[in-house]
Amino acid sequence: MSEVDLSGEKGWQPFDAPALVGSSLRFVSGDPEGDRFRVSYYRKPDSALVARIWFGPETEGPPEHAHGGSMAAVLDEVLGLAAWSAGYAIVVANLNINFRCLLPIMQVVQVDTEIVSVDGRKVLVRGKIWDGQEKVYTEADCLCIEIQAV
Ligand SMILES: CCCCCCCCCCCCCCCC(=O)SCCNC(=O)CCNC(=O)[C@H](O)C(C)(C)COP(=O)(O)OP(=O)(O)OC[C@H]1O[C@@H](n2cnc3c(N)ncnc32)[C@H](O)[C@@H]1OP(=O)(O)O
Repeated sequence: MSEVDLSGEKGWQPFDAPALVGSSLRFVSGDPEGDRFRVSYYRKPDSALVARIWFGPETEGPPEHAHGGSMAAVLDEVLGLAAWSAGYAIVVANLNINFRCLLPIMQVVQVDTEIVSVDGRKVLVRGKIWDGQEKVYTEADCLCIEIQAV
C-alpha cells in the first residue's frame, strides 16, 4: 500500500493515546501499517482532540465507500478518547450517528471533536468525520459515562 500522509496542521500537537488509556485500544488505531484504518491523533491549540484517519480497503461497505459500521467504530473510539483526553475516565453509553454523505475509501479524512457538556457522570461529546474543508460525511453525538478507575 502506498504511503499515507496523516500529518497534522501547524500548531497541532501529536497525542499519544496508548500512553493515556493503555494499549487495549487496537480495533481502530492498532494497525498503523494495515489495510483497515490508519490513524494519527493530535490536540489542537484549544486542546480539542482531532484525528486524521485513512479508511483503507478493508473498511469497504458500498462499492468504493466506507461501511457505516467502520465509521461508527471510528466515532466510538475518537469521541470516547476525546472525553478521556479531557480528563474523564468513561465508557460510551450512547452513540447517535447521522450518515450525511458516502465516504470514499482510500483517502485521509479528519475527525473533529468537542466536549459539549458535563452533567455529573454524563459527558456529551460531539464530532464529525469530514474532509477538513467543508464536506461533512458523518456527524455524531456521543454520551459518555464516567466509570470508577479500573
Ligand atoms: C471496564 C472498562 C474499562 C475501560 C478502561 C480503559 C478504556 C480505554 C477507553 C479509551 C477511549 C474509549 C474508546 C472506546 C469507547 C468504547 O467503545 S467503550 C465500549 C462500549 N461501551 C460499553 O460497552 C458500555 C456498556 N455500558 C455500561 O457499562 C453501563 O451501561 C454504563 C455506561 C457504565 C452505565 O452504567 P451505570 O454505571 O450503572 O450508570 P447508570 O446509573 O445506569 O447511568 C448513569 C447516568 O447515565 C445515564 N445513562 C446511562 N446509559 C445511558 C444511555 N445509554 N442513554 C442515555 N443515558 C444513559 C443514566 O440515565 C444516568 O443518568 P442520571 O440518572 O445520573 O441523570
